[in-house]
This record gives sequence, C-alpha cells and structure tokens, in this order.
Amino acid sequence: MQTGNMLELIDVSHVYVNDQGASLAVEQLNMAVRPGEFVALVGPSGCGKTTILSLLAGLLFPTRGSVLLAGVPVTGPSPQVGYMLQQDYLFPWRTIRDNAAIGLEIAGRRTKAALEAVDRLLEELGLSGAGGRYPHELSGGMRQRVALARTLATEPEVMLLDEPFSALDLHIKLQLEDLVQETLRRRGKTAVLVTHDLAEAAAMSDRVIVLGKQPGRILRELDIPEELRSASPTEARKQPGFQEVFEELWSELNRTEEGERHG
Ligand SMILES: Nc1ncnc2c1ncn2[C@@H]1O[C@H](COP(=O)(O)OP(=O)(O)OP(=O)(O)O)[C@@H](O)[C@H]1O
Repeated sequence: MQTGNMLELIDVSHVYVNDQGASLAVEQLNMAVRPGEFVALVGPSGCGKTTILSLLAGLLFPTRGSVLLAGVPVTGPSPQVGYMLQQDYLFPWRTIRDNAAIGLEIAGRRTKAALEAVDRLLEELGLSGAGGRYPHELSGGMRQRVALARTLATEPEVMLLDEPFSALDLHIKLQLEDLVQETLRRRGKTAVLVTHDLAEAAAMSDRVIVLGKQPGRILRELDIPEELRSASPTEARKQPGFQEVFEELWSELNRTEEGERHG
C-alpha cells in the first residue's frame, strides 16, 4: 500500500543477540516520516535511537515488522539515504575536496561535472578555498561541514543525523544547526535527527518523537508550532513559544526517567 511516506517503521521490534544473551532494543514501534519533513528523536540513553537510525539506513534488519523507504522494503544500505555522525571520519591523507568526493568515487560517479558540483557545495557550506587543504588543518566545525558536503554530494533523499553537533562548542554548534537546517530545507530533504539536546530538537525539527526507556517505544509526538518551524534554529530559540515546547519535552523525559527509577 502506498502511503506517501518517505520513511516508515511498521510494528518494528529489534532484538540484539550476542554471547551475553538477547536484548530487546526496540519494541513494536510505528513511526512515519513524510517527504521533506524534519523529525527529531529524543529519549533516555539506551532507548534505541541509534538502533532506529540503523534500521532506517538498512544497516540492521528488524527482528519483527517492516521498514519502508519511499514505500519499498529496505533490504540494505541505499544511495537514497545519507548518514551524518558525531565523528566526521574524514581520511587524514585526502584533501578536503577528495574527502567530500569519496561517496561519488565509491558510486563510480567521480566525473568532472560531479567534482565541480562538490566545489560548489563546499563553497555553499562556507569552505571555498579549503578544497586543497587536509583535515588536520581544519577546526571541528569545518570538518563537520566537510562531512555534510560528503553526504550531500551523492544527493540522498533522506539524511539520518546521529548527534552530529554534540562534539562541538556551543557557538559552532548553533551556527552548524542553522547551516544544516537551511541546507537540507532548501534541497527538500527528509531528515531524522537523533539528539540528547532537547533545545536542538525543538529548534531544528518539524516534529519531535519522545521515546521511553529501553525497549524503545513512542511516548509522545510533539508537532512544533509554525512560528518556530519557519525560523532558523537560532531564531527559533528566541521565539516566545520556544520555552513552552522545551518544557513539554523536558517534563515528558523526566516522567520517563522517574518511571525508570521507580519501575
Ligand atoms: N550491537 C549490540 N549488541 C547488543 N546490544 C546492543 C547493541 N547495540 C545496542 N545495544 C543495546 O540496545 C539498546 C539500544 O541501544 P541504542 O544504541 O540504539 O540506544 P540509544 O538510544 O542510541 O543510546 P544512546 O543515547 O546512549 O546513544 C541498549 O540497551 C544497548 O545496550
């Protein structure tokens, strides 16, 4: 059945099995993300956020249920899905331009036109002139911008963001939140952001999904009001309605952790 969703998890459970036994990480989860939507996932440590991203990326397969990308079951990693992580994983021996082009190279698409597009992307992300430099010459924020360029170069429809800003200083983090949101929005990308930072979730996304303690289940979905969504993350933080959204998320998470202490 075609639902028009870009991403869908239908009754998904995931069990990790290793020599210590089995661990239920996600239980009967139902979640859908529309094309162009920006969704944030928040929840206590170990509640299954990274597991959900790995299922969406086709790096893991559900023990039960189905994962769909544009209505089609996910059978493995897809060029339609890009991943951005806390660590940039740039290759130290490659120039910035060659790092940004590596996905194209792996896909056999390193043409002159594609490299020109990489240069334009680097320029758009404020890295013009850095193409011939090496990762160790760049700051953490610049390196994350290269990681963003590398992911966008292959033109995925979906971006999975696993705490990509958490290792950065506050000032750089805010700048990068603005840049990432604007860049993804302009291109109409669908995004799923995992973060521990409730303010980041509220400022960047269209909808926040709050997960309960392990095994991950959805406790609450909060639509972000239009006045926050239409602003950049930095501007959204200054809007009158921002504090209310933050407090709702905060109390939902505290309820979860209270339950964990007493449950
Ligand atoms: N490879 C694995 N083998 C066994 N158990 C795992 C494995 N990866 C994760 N888990 C367990 O599954 C549960 C969910 O892990 P996951 O990393 O998805 O949570 P998370 O919400 O992303 O955590 P955090 O916020 O701390 O990054 C945790 O209990 C974790 O210990």
